[in-house]
Amino acid sequence: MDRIEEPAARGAAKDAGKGAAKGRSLSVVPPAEAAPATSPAASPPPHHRNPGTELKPDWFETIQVNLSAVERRAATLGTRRSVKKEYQAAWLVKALQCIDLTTLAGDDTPGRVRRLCAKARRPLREDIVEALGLADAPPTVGAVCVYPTMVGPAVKALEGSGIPVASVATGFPAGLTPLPQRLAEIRYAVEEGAGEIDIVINRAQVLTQDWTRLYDEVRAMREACGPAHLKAILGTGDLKTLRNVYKASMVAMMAGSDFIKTSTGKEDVNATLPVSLTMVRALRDYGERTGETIGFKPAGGLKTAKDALSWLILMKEELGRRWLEPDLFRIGASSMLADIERQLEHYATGRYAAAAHHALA
Ligand SMILES: O=C[C@H](O)COP(=O)(O)O
Repeated sequence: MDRIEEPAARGAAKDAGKGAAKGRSLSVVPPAEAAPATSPAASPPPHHRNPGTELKPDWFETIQVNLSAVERRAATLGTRRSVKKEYQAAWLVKALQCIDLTTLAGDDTPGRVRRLCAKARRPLREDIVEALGLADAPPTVGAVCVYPTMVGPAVKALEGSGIPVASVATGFPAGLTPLPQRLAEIRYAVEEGAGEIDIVINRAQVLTQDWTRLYDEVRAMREACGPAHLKAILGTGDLKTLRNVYKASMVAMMAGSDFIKTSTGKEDVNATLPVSLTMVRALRDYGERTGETIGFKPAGGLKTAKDALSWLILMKEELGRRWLEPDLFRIGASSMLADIERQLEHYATGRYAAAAHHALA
């Protein structure tokens, strides 16, 4: 495609808020198409790696992005849809299963990482899990995301849980250290046991439209990842235009990224719906050309259950139900889980506990 326009309403999520039960049913397993399945057992196996393609500038060079159409579409996503009651609970459990529970702070310690991992294993209080009818298969988060030197403690703390450890790498967050060091950092994190590597691209290469260098670097990073999945952080707040966001998304996927991710959480502007819409359209276009399914990860500044619902609706509307599973969708967040837990507690008990009663995260 060479233009991003507002599509005709697809109605894919129209079903989301309909027919919610009047009485409080505490099972959050809703009718088939109404909301995402919530049992971890329902998650499909991890999708195969994206082999990438050669660099094909003709797939993106003439792209035009209609900014007002993108903004209009993004604005209506949150308003046209309302997800109520037990459907909302099911969507929130799904969001929780897609969270990359993150700590990326200068004062991270192994102790903090271990506490985060305990929360990743049991993100919801036991009484809430029981009230939701999920005691047989309590949900866990999608992954724990940390700095490379914290991978070791995280891997140890998550042993036997099946929860992967994701490591940022390549001079996060700026990505401006020399390439050999960036590649060595990836190899270090993989050796420590990271199953997923969140690399940052060099934004200067986008701003100077140096697609060959960007492609070659991400290719080399993918090589360095070995079996670990590669998520490419575009740092979209630095990229100036949505056309650049589209182009950088395409080059990252051509170079073999398994996921494209919006932001580091450290830019002035992080995940937004218009940027995310542009990226998922690129992802869809890439899929139509190659048959590959690529994952998407919005990250940075996402804090509320409402944010989670907005992005789940975006995925379902634009890409379909398949992109509501953690192998193709993650939310990178250091402080969203507490609000999701709070909303689920309210659903289950009819009241809110004080925020201090929920573990931070
Ligand atoms: O990759 C994840 C982000 O760094 C998280 O950003 P956040 O701290 O704003 O949630």
